[in-house]
Amino acid sequence: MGVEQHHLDQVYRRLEEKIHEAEFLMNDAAKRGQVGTPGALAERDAQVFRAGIHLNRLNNEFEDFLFGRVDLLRGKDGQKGPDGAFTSVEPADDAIRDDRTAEIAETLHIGRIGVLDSDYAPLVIDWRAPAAAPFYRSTPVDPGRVVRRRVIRSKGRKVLGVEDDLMRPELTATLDGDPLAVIGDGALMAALGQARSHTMRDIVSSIQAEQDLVIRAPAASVTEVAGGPGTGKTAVALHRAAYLLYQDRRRYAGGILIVSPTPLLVAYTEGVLPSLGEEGQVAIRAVGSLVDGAEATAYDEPAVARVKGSARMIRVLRHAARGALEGASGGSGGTGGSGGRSAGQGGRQRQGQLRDGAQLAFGEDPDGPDGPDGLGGPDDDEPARTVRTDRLRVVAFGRRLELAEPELHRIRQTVLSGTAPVNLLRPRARRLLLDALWTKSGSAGRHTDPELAAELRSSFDEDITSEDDFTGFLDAWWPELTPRAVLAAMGDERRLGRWSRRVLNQGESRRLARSLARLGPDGKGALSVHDVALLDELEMLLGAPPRPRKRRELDPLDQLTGLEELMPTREETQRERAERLAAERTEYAHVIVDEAQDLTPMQWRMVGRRGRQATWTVVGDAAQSSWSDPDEAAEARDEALGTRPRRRFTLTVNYRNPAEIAELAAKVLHLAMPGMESPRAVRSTGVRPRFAAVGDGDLAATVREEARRLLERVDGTVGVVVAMHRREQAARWLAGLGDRVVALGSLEAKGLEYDATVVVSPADIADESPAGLRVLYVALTRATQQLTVVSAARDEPDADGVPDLLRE
Ligand SMILES: Nc1ncnc2c1ncn2[C@@H]1O[C@H](COP(=O)(O)OP(=O)(O)OP(=O)(O)O)[C@@H](O)[C@H]1O
Repeated sequence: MGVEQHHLDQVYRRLEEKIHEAEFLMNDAAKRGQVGTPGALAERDAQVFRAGIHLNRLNNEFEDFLFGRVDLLRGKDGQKGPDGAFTSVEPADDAIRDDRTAEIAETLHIGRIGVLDSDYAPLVIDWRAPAAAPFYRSTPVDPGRVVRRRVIRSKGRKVLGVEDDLMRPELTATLDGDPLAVIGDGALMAALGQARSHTMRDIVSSIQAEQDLVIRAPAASVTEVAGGPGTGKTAVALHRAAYLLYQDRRRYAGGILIVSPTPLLVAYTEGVLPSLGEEGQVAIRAVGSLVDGAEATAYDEPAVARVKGSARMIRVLRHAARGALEGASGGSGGTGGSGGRSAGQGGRQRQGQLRDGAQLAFGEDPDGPDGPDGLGGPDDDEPARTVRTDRLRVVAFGRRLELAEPELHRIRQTVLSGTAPVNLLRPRARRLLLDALWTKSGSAGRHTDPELAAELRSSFDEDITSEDDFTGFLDAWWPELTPRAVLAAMGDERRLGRWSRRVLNQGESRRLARSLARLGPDGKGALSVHDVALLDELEMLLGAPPRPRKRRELDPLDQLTGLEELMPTREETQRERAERLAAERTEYAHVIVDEAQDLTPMQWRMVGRRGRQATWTVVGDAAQSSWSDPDEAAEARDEALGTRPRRRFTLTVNYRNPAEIAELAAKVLHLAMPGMESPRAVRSTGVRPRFAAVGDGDLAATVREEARRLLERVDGTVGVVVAMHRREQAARWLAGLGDRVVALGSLEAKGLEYDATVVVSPADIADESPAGLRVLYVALTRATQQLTVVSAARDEPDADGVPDLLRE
């Protein structure tokens, strides 16, 4: 341990030097009134420079800046890589003597960021560098040059302990003439046994070989990762983001998007990348927050979610996007909107009474014209006034002209027969209105000279378009539609019935309308997670007004002009940065989808739009899918990922659940996906799952008592997983038990883990949706130590309290 302490001291001394250097550089640049240029620092110096910058944070927030070491035999060749380490993976033929003794030729320390000493010799190798790969890849079966692999536990500047694994136990190796010591009994098990908190830890010191292959897979095209619960898919996805940035920072300056199923999982995983020394360029977003300005957390009931997620919605939305204008046509009043901007007029909000009595306000945007969703909106506060849209009356050249409803209808149909987004068709509609009025005016034949005729026509147009009656009519008759407004319009059962004819059945259409009616007539109500994908689709169908272009995010290492931003004076939080990046970007260079099995076809389309030019990493487990139609989702997924070549990996080891819990969960897997294999659990605790059965009346008291019991038995967190409809109830049951325990709806438990869990009424969870058994499988695989299953009457528990679903 003393050896490692000595090394760590050296590392910190070097980092301090680099901080001083960085400060000097900054001051110097400021003094000379100029700043650095791209490439002013050599790449490797820049790395050390960055290490200096991050030192304080890593030091304060994360326990182990330096976490690993490998002792290596001499390699086949004598070449050194850019990180200063020898490149050969295999030992030289004579590295091992006949009597099975060997000398350690090279020792490398691995850490979160690379640090070079003043001679450019590696003091710490970045965990993502090629030279660090043997630390992760080496196994006793295939050890390569590694003799001893050491995990170092340190806190700040202090080494707390070390754990060694011998990769070549048959060798007697010496280091500088002394025998190689072996300390501790395995770092992985120590890591897995630790209590869980409400945030995920990185696994950088114990990445396993099969995981390392995924993390370091070439970025090209699509990397698909399958694996059961607890195999480290989420962890691997996050480490892969950090790895890709390390590999090709310039390329990924285009941004990496990580799509997560729930805000809870976003919050749970948010700290991992900073702990790996990466803060920028990566946006972790919940699938309900992918459209700017939307922060959807509400869940639809399963029957509604099935409709909203289905690819059939594409057709319904197409009809709605065009049909929404019909609310504005005919009748004695129109549905006014904020349009007019494309016609060069200031937007003016108008409201009108629809013929069927429904009141609607299109074009309204809760955030104003430049609000976060950027979809346009009113830009003045003029009081609403009613405009008739069943006829157009204007005065031109001193004559009164009128277009009646049938003519207006015909013009609208002609314009809508084009394929362009509805909002972008407005200028064409305007032109056709003017043509029709021109014809009506009888002025067309007045001049035979084409030049004079054109002049006349142009002054006619000018005459009309400067009239309030005309612009007002156009705004009301062809308002600029916003996605929210159209979605809200779909809350009208009669209208939605028309738009969904021959696509949805009557029951589906009615349920959908009722759900969307909650958005209210102005569309400002709370969105559900599934609504967000519909908004995104509508944005495409309607055509958004062009957004102001924002400056592209600069990579600090490419552009040292922003040196002061690097200094740890005011650190932007991960969330702030993600939000800023998100506001500036709609497409990314790499997209990582976590829990990919849960994306609905509509969500795949939304995610696909954000990565049209991207490379992808897609991780998931079909057995945990809460989507009811896997074939339909697979089709949408293929469309999003395109024809890019795919590289597939499978993770096989369950690091989360002890064997006792994994065994129980496997019974449900067998029912949900017959023939599918469970991942192999690496450890066992000797504690079997506990069963408690109650009558429905006693459920609250029993769940509370079981949660309390588990809180006494574990140091970390306890999760109580219930069917979605019991979420709020369950939170009340647990009131006063403290913040180590949380209540979760089954769909919210996705990806999370707790020291112990209480799963309440398996049958209730399984019966909640067509994918219920798979959702139950997710619920049963959240605990790292202990599991209690509470059964109610509908679970038909046996004498031992074991519910029907979990018996042999
Ligand atoms: N190599 C490793 N070393 C230490 N811990 C690990 C390792 N791999 C995974 N783990 C731990 O195992 C747990 C499960 O990992 P993770 O959540 O990434 O799995 P998952 O495959 O995404 O699971 P699920 O599909 O259930 O969401 C986490 O606590 C993670 O830190």
